Amino acid sequence: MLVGDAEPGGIASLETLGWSGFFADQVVADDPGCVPARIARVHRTRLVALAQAGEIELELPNRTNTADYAVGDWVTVETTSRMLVRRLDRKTLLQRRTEGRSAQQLAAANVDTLFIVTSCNADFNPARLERYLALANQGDIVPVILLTKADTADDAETYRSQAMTLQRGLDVVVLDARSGEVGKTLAPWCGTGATVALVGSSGVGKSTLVNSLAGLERDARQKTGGIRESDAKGRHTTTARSLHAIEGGGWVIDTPGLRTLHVSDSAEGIDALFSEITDLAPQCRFRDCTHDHEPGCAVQAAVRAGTLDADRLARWRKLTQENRTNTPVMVGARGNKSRAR
Ligand SMILES: Nc1nc2c(ncn2[C@@H]2O[C@H](COP(=O)(O)OP(=O)(O)OP(=O)(O)O)[C@@H](O)[C@H]2O)c(=O)[nH]1
Ligand SMILES: [Zn+2]
Repeated sequence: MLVGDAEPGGIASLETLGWSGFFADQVVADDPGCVPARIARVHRTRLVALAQAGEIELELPNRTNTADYAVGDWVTVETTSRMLVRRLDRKTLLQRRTEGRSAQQLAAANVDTLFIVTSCNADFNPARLERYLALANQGDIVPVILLTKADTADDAETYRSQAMTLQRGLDVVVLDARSGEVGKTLAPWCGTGATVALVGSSGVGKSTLVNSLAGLERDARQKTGGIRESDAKGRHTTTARSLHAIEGGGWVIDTPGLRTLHVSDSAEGIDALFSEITDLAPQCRFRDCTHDHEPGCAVQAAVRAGTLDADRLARWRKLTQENRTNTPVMVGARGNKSRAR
């Protein structure tokens, strides 16, 4: 079967897969005989993509480093050979820094909305949510906070109002991740072609949400969600699917890398997140005011006046410092300048 041929079980249109003018503009003068495909799984030595015709395993040119590709990437593929030709520029990119290494690990590409998942219980932690918000802002991705386990909490609304103070205009959704209503509740962010990703601590309900969105029962997911593969040494491993179709439209990306994101290179994202502090800074006497001990500090004045929460200022300081120590030198703002091939 040629990659370009439609087949039953294929995808209705490229738009359904998330294709848009942003990507189409990049292939206007592209070589004939190529079709676009979207990366669905990244392995150490293999890439699996979804083309309009269905799932394909890509042939890779010599010296391809699969770590340069992220789930959600758009690539062009030569139809007859299934050879990967090139990657298209990314609309958005989420990357993670691996502990003790300076290189970034790509977690997901071309995500429109980041669902930041926490539950209405002790997991709720403003500082951690702010880290995820900074990452989303930095990557030009719309953040939405999902508060799960509303069914087990008497004070779900208290959590909602707390979450809403974390960033201006932030959408916060309170829900039971196991409910049949999840698809309907999250439909505004999951239209045809939309791509969402989930982040959050262990046990907050990410897998449950993916199952609910993809319309899979737990048993069905265990049957279809894990794929047995042999690695280079012939060992059998079960690899989780990473790009799931959402019932009713859209795609949800769920990769192990996304589950352990750290903040780095998020200075602009942090500014957007703490806009009430950023907005006051020009009124400080010193241009490089750290809002700590300086005289004439408008931010400290707001804390004294009770219009700015002192804890929030402390979290801003911690996150800003952490970002400064973590930020590596070479990262593209929109993800197109990352490591050269
Ligand atoms: N009552 C209730 N239970 C939930 C809800 N969301 C998740 N759970 C339960 O919480 C447990 C953990 O949910 P998971 O979906 O596995 O959590 P996860 O975020 O995927 O966890 P990791 O795989 O460790 O990252 C499961 O037993 C779920 O059934 C919810 O909204 N309400
Ligand atoms: Zn100041």
